Amino acid sequence: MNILDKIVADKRKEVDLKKSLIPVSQLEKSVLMERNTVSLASALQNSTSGIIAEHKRRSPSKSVINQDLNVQDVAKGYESAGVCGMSVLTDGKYFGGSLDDLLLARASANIPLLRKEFIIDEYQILEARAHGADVILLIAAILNRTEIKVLSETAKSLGLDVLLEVHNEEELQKSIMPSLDMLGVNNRNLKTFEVSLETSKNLSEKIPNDFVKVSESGISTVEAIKELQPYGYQGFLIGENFMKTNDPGKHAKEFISQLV
Ligand SMILES: O=C(O)c1ccccc1NCC(=O)[C@H](O)[C@H](O)COP(=O)(O)O
Repeated sequence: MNILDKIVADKRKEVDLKKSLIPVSQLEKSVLMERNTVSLASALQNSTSGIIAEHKRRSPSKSVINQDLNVQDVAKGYESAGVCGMSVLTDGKYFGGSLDDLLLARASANIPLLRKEFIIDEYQILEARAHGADVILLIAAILNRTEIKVLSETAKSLGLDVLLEVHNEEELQKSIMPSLDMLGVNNRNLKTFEVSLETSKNLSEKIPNDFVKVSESGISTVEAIKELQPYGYQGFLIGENFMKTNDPGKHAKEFISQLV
């Protein structure tokens, strides 16, 4: 079983359990359901840096990245650095995140927030909205076309942007539809965990111009971003490179200062 299969199998059990404990009616009562969401896609289109900075404590590819920071400080740091948005990993078992992290990031910073999660059920989209997200991630490798359509349309009906992530051309071709805002190319091979910016470069011309292009994973230098920009990428999702430092916001600021 590959890592994504394992994560998804665990996620199905987790979502079933949560649905039995916290009904949809309770999520719908969150005051955050009334909040006006902010578009990450628009923020990226109007930016010269396009940084989406991630809160990531650990991962299957790196085990521990940083367990010493608190999400409020990270969110405030990213906001003052001028990032376009923040990605908050909410998976507990593999990434050490939680929905509380999303809630605390929401309370700490006024920037678009992406719920970074393995979404397989509409319930998780409502959870995202109720905990302050502006954007959800859908991963083409774990969903079929019908599921992508249903989940993305649910997100749009709740005022959320949708970032659809692909690893190859097959995933891209099965996924293209109008209910997506951004197409993310993940540079990490989930079988070997190797990262290669060539994945983003090779897929770029296959992505229709209607979508904001985002390059994800393994971006550790300003030069890498400058290399990807001519391929039409306007968004750059960076996790480990910022989170491995003791001040991710400061590091993000240094990056951005070299891109504006
Ligand atoms: O990061 C992993 O090891 C990983 C393993 C399996 C599924 C997803 C994984 N990462 C999620 C992400 O998409 C990254 O956290 C994000 O793109 C940032 O990547 P990086 O800048 O390389 O930390």
